[in-house]
Amino acid sequence: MSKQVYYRELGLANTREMFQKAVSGGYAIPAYNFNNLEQLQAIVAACVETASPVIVQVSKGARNYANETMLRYMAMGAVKMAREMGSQIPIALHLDHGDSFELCQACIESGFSSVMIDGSHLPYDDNVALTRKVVEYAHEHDVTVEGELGVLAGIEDEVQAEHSTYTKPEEVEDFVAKTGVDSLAISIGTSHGAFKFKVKPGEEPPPLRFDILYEIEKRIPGFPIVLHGSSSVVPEYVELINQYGGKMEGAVGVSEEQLRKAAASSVCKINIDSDGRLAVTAKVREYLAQNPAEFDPRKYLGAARSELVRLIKHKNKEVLGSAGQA
Ligand SMILES: O=C(CO)COP(=O)(O)O
Ligand SMILES: O=C[C@H](O)COP(=O)(O)O
Ligand SMILES: [Zn+2]
Ligand SMILES: [Zn+2]
Repeated sequence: MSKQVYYRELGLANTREMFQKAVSGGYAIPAYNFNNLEQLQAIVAACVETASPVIVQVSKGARNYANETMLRYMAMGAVKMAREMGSQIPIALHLDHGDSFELCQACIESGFSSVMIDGSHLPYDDNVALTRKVVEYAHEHDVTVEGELGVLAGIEDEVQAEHSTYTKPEEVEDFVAKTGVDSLAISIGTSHGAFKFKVKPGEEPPPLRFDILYEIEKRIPGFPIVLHGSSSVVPEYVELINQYGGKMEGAVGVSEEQLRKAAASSVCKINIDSDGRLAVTAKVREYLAQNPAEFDPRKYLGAARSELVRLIKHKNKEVLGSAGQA
């Protein structure tokens, strides 16, 4: 059946078992993006301390920034670090927003245990065909695949209501059956980045479209659902950034309450990148403002890394519910 399973040599796990447990347990697996050493150290330390399964994910941007070979060996190092800490938490290495069969294939052959093929911008039948092709190849190597239906809206797209970008519940059964994907990313109002909603000062952002999520759940009961764009855009970080010379007025994200509600449903993977970026920027700005003579990067990056550990522990324990589940 299986051809070579490359990721086993790196000590990684695919997402199949993680998702089964998360869906039945009413929690979500955190998927944290990483581009550098300090981020990955913080993810491992925090997930080991909270005994949380974890997905570490790499975007195309991360591959360009850090070098794909370097990232792969960093992930292997992350597994070794966790084991040396005496922890057996499952760690998956996932390609975030893969945009071609060739990229997914290259990642599978270089040790990724999970890939996303994001055909959500394509016409439906093309999305099905591309996703199906990736699934066939990935499953030969016991790699799990995330597909996507519906387009994550930017704040500007949201206002042009002629064609809704939300996932159409009536398409999900057909998509899952035809492609054989292991999980499905959907669009219910989240978006990437630090400016997710346009709100006036003091106003709450609009709630996510739980009606669409529950309709999808009804059609594919127990099937693992993924939420992208799920940073809370932690207000304390935005305030620190603005206090120390930054300019991020109006930055706003998805509330923790909404994420808790999502994690309790069949949403079993929650993607968080921006909150980590904000934590690092806030702490580096603060550190350098308070220590103007310091020039050792270990000092300000160390401060940033400590904050990342705190943030990730908080997410695992208080928001996603993945703490203690490994
Ligand atoms: O979806 C994401 C990565 O794929 C990250 O979303 P955020 O920008 O909300 O952190
Ligand atoms: O979905 C996007 C992720 O946050 C990765 O972003 P990036 O492409 O800037 O690395
Ligand atoms: Zn997408
Ligand atoms: Zn995303």
